[in-house]
Amino acid sequence: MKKVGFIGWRGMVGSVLMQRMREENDFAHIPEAHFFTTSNAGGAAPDFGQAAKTLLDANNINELAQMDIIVSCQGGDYTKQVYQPLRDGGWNGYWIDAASTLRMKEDAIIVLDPVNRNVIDAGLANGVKNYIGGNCTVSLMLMALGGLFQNGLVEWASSMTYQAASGAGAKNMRELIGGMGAIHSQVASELSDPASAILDIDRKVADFLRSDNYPKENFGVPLAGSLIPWIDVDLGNGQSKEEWKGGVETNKILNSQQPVIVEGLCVRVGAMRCHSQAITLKLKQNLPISEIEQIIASANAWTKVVPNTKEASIHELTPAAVTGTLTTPVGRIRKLAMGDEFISAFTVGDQLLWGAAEPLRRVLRIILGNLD
Ligand SMILES: NC(=O)C1=CN([C@@H]2O[C@H](COP(=O)(O)OP(=O)(O)OC[C@H]3O[C@@H](n4cnc5c(N)ncnc54)[C@H](OP(=O)(O)O)[C@@H]3O)[C@@H](O)[C@H]2O)C=CC1
Ligand SMILES: N[C@@H](CC(=O)OP(=O)(O)O)C(=O)O
Repeated sequence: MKKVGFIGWRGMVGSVLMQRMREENDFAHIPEAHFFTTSNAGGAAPDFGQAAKTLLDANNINELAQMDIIVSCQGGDYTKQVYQPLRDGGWNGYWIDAASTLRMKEDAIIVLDPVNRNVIDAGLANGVKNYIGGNCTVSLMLMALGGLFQNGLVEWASSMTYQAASGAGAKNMRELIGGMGAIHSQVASELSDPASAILDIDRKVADFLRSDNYPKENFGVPLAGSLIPWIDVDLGNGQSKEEWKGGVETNKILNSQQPVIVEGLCVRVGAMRCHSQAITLKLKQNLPISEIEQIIASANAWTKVVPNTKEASIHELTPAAVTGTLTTPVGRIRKLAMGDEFISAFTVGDQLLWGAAEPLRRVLRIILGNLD
C-alpha cells in the first residue's frame, strides 16, 4: 500500500491528527502521502516531507480512487457525498473516517485499538475495508473503564456527561470564550470594586445571559455561565442521538455477544476540549475496590486511577489538568449505597485526541502493518 490520501487535514480534528502523526513520525511509514481539499485544489500541499506538493481535489472521485488508503476528517456531509460513488466505481481501498456516517454499517468497524484490537485484526483478516473512529464520549469512556467492559464485568452503565465545546466544532469553542469575555465586560467595573454587591453583579449577568446581546450564533443559547442539556439531534423518543450512540457504539466496539446496557444524559458545559463523565456501573459481581482499580489501571497504557480523595480529584481529574494529553484518568471510584455491585466513577479525556484523532492515527499504522 503506497498511497495514502488525507482529507480534512486542516480542520480542527485533522490538525490534531497531523500534529500527532508528526510527533510519532508516522509519515516515515507512508510511502506516498497526498493531501486533498474541498476549497483549494491546485494550491500548495502542507509539507510533511512527502513528495506530492499540490493539493488534490477532494470532490474528484477519479483522484480519490488512486489512493490505497483514504483518511477523512472532513465531516459527515463529505462522507455522504463521496464514499458511495467511490465504492460504486470499484474502489477497494481502506476508508478511515472520523465522521459518524458509516459507523453502524455492517461492513465497518469502529476503531479503538487499546480496547478492540482483536476486532480490528479480525476485520483486516476478513477483508473489512472501512475503519471509523467512534463517538468521542464512547471512546473516552471505554479508554478509561475498558478493563471492566473487556472482562465482561459490567451489567449496565449510566453515563452523565459534561461535554466540551470542541465537540460542537471550532466556531463553538470561539463562541464559548466570547461568551466568557462578554459576561466579564458587563460587570468589569463592579468586579474591580470589592465593596460592590454580589447580587447586583449576579442580576446584571443573568439579564445579559437572557438578552439578545449574548453571543450565541452557534450554540443558539448561552453556554458560558450556563449549560446545555441536549447534544446532537432529537430522536423523538426523549433521547438525544448522542445518548443513543452510548449504547450502540459501546457494544459495537466491544463486539458484545450479550449487549451491555449503556444509558445516560449528555450535557454540554463550558469546558474547551475535554469531555468528563460521571458514570454509575452495576457490576456482575461484588468485587473489592482494590481489585476494581487494578482491573481498570492494567487495561491499557493511558488509563490512570486517581485516588478517591479531594486533593487528588480536584488536581488530577479535571479538564484543566487533562487537556492536550493522552491520559484518560478515572477516579471517584467507590461503592454506592444501592448495593455491593454498584460503583461510581468519574473520568476525563481530551475529545480531540482519544475522542477523535488518535484512534484514526493508530488504525492507519495498523493497516500499514507497523503498530504492534
Ligand atoms: N469536532 C469534534 O469533536 C469531532 C469531529 N468529528 C468529525 O470530524 C469532522 C470535522 O470536524 P472538525 O475538524 O471540527 O471540522 P472543521 O470545521 O474544523 O474542518 C472541516 C473542514 O472545513 C474546511 N475549512 C474551512 N475553513 C477553514 C478554516 N478556517 N480552518 C480550517 N478548516 C477550514 C476544511 O476543509 P478544506 O481544507 O477542504 O477547505 C476543513 O477540513 C466533523 O464533521 C465530524 O464528522 C469526529 C469526532 C469529534
Ligand atoms: N457529538 C460530539 C462530537 C462528535 O463529533 O460526535 P460524533 O463523532 O459522534 O458525531 C460532541 O458534540 O461532543
